[in-house]
Amino acid sequence: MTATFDTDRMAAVIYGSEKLASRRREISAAVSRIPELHDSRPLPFMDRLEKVTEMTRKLAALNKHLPDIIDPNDYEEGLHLYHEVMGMEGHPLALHEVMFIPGLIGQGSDEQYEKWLGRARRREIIGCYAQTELGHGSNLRSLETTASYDPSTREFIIHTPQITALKWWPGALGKSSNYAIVVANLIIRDRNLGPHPFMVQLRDEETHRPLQGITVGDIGPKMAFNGGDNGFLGFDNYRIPLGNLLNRHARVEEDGIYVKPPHAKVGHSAMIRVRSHMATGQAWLLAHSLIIAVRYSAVRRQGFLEDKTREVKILDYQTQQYRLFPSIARAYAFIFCGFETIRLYDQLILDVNKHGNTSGMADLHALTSGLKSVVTYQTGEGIEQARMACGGHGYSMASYISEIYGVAIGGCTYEGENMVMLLQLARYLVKSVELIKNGKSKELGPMVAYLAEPDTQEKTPLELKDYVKLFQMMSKRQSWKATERYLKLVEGGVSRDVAWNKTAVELTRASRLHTRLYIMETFIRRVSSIEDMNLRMVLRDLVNVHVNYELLDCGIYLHDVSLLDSIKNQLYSSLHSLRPNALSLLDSFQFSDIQLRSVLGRRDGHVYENLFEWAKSSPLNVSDVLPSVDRYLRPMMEKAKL
Ligand SMILES: CC/C=C\C/C=C\C/C=C\C/C=C/C(=O)SCCNC(=O)CCNC(=O)[C@H](O)C(C)(C)COP(=O)(O)OP(=O)(O)OC[C@H]1O[C@@H](n2cnc3c(N)ncnc32)[C@H](O)[C@@H]1OP(=O)(O)O
Ligand SMILES: Cc1cc2nc3c(=O)[nH]c(=O)nc-3n(C[C@H](O)[C@H](O)[C@H](O)COP(=O)(O)OP(=O)(O)OC[C@H]3O[C@@H](n4cnc5c(N)ncnc54)[C@H](O)[C@@H]3O)c2cc1C
Repeated sequence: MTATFDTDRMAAVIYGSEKLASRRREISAAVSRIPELHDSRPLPFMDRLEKVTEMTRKLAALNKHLPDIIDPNDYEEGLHLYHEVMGMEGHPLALHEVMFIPGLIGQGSDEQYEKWLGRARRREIIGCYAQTELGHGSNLRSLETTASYDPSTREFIIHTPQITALKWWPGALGKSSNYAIVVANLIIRDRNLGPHPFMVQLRDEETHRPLQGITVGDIGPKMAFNGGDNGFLGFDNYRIPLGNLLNRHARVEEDGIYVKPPHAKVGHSAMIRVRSHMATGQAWLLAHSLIIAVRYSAVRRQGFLEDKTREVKILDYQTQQYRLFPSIARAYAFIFCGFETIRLYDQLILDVNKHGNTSGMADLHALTSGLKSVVTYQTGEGIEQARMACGGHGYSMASYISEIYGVAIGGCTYEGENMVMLLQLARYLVKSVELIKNGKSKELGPMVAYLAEPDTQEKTPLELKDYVKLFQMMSKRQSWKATERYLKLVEGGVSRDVAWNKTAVELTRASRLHTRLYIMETFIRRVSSIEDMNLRMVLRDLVNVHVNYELLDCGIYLHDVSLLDSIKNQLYSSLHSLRPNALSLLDSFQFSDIQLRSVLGRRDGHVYENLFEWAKSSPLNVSDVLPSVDRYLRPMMEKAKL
């Protein structure tokens, strides 16, 4: 089926500019011509040590070829080159670019930029972000690692008081990094001033051996990300200079006087940055899995519809479209949300670092807390549906979808576990409803203004804006219902903490609905701004699928049952009208076969030949008879014959 739009022009929408979309194609082409940048053999056939070694080999090769392929100062080009060559399973520099450098930028002073930022950018040193501990990850107030100031030597003494204080999980901490931004409780004259970021050297720059007073290693295999190490880290009264407190916002003078930051949470910028980028990163992972599933569904024939002479393509089944197309819509919607949150983060960092203006922090924290939670969960759902839609071959590592799932679903946990972050957004919603109840609607932020709007009446036929209004009212009602449930308990004498916990499920439901409304409105706003009519038409089809699916998926309650039927009919007809463009909407992401790493999703569509070649290359097929058969099975069978 011929698409109704130009996929290169759609790629420019996805990546934000024709220039970047074009450079991505050039970079992919360059990589395809350099074999040492390719996986030396299929990653699924490697054990953990082989995989970590392979990633390190490719990283060194990438560093060598990088100046010939991209502009080293162009972040977007670098990101694509890394995705193309390094893939998604982790590597020694994975957290260096994503958290260590952004953490330095967000927390380091200009002097500290001089000392470390250039070295980090030139990759003279490798860093990570070490905050989570064996005993605590969500509750930062209870982190146990200490950094006690010694004015006599003008040093901080970093210490791990007990096993639960061991840093545990940080990416690239165990074996790759020789530096870390360590989050530790700042202690001055026995006063605990809470978590602060410290620059800590972990390993000798020449030998890469751990320094005296440092215990560090890998935490072992994980569900995914096994191409990289995650680490544990312990300190035994490890001394660092006063100048290693990253002090753009909070300072300690030589005599121990503490200068507090302009906002209690300004030290959390590295987390906010990752959360601000996660909508984009997750959208790409979702799109990876969908390209594989939709390409395969356009090739795989199974069963009959009207024509009994030839089996039908499984992509023509309505159930296949229903399990895949709403996720295509979400992938685009998440991309557009990502543009927003990245722009908001970049603005916030400028406001805070240049002007000390922290006024945007609360809104962005609330937005990214909800967005990372909803996006990661829905991405996981979508990838699982994509896997299942491919039947048995989806379950094979040849599809690579289970690896994509394992990487993506980690996002439900890292950067703040989803439940915890939904409750952070709920604090913001409850405060907003209380403002309205206290007659202060004028103080509401733009993202919550709808909470003060009167209910609208249901009516048919409906235009798109009416559907959005229906969703908006559903979200508003949930925020009000959860808030009033919480306040009723408090007014009844229950403590705020207990009342909060007794309302938590309803509060998280309000956060999800509020976030899904934001995603829907952002999607519609971005599509409406697209000038190319062909692009806008097909994206409107996606919007129609999205809005109708969201209303049904969120269990919209309507007095008028015929209205519910009209929403369902709109959804099914949107799925049907999307069918001719589904594959091109995903091809527009322009992921190469090298980056997809999926035998099932290869562009050539020769699924069966490719699967057979891949299977034959499995290590188990090196010999016709496995040594274990000779050693155990054959004697067992011989014995049974006696
Ligand atoms: C490019 C990216 C793409 C792909 C990623 C690829 C690879 C990355 C792989 C892994 C990286 C993973 C890294 C990590 O996981 S790093 C560790 C992450 N850890 C967390 O996120 C911890 C989560 N917990 C917290 O953030 C805090 O404990 C929490 C905010 C939940 C609670 O803090 P606290 O108890 O101190 O505050 P509260 O009492 O709840 O709230 C007080 C008040 O402060 C406001 N607040 C809290 N945080 C912030 C913030 N960051 N910014 C602004 N405001 C904040 C909060 O809303 C309250 O306000 P109010 O209601 O007005 O009192
Ligand atoms: C792939 C991966 C990479 C990571 N990379 C890093 C890194 O680079 N640097 C780093 O510092 N950390 C990293 N982490 C750690 C990650 O940030 C933590 O796992 C995360 O913050 C959750 O903390 P936790 O694991 O201690 O779970 P806990 O905080 O113990 O939470 C466990 C469960 O308890 C419940 N819960 C906890 N608190 C609440 C609450 N207040 N209300 C309701 N329910 C609650 C939730 O269901 C939660 O899932 C990584 C983790 C993973 C999986």
